[in-house]
Amino acid sequence: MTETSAPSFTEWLRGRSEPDWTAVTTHPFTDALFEGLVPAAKMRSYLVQDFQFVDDFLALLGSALAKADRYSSRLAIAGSIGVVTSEENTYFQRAFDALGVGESDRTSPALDPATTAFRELMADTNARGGYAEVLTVLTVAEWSYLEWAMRAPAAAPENFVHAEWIELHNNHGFRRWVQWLCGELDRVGAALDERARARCLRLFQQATRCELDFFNAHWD
Ligand SMILES: Cc1ncc(CO)c(N)n1
Repeated sequence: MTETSAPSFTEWLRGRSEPDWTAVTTHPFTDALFEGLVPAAKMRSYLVQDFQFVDDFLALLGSALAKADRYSSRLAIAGSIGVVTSEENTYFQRAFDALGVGESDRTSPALDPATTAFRELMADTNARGGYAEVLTVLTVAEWSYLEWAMRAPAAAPENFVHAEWIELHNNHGFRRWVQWLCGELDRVGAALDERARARCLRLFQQATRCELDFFNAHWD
């Protein structure tokens, strides 16, 4: 009989975050996105809110950069900061142009409650968490986005606003980044005591719930 090996820390975190995890990664918003069928008004409100999410997410990446325990980890995190501030940022600007998003909605839109909740979770983790906690929240955001985007069929939707949002989250570099994040959280998690692991689990579950609420806020 073959023995099944113990799940990694990240697999354990994900498994304990069901059914929300699967609800995020198979969300009807993403199915509609694959077909190019998210109505423009919904895509617009989603991206306007997501740009605000990305602001705090970038701050959280900076927090990880500062809190990392070794140079090679800082290099990996810096690479991701490079992507968020270049390819991903220009995508937002081009998408906002295409969707007719005005200046105030780009810089200071009224925040949806789901956006506020997620921003607060990230700000708290940045202020109070150690490297493991920061990695936990980053991992939920990136891994859940990789998982839904990997379900995309080969044929991309015609509209670049839809197509490139998928492509940003299922390309080779993004896959490697998510693999790195999971491996890093497994490494750091192995050194944690039980209380710290429980703190990470709570954060993983909260962040997964935030992801679900975020999609639900732009879908009915
Ligand atoms: C809400 C949300 N979660 C995760 C990502 C990917 O970082 C994103 N762009 N937006």
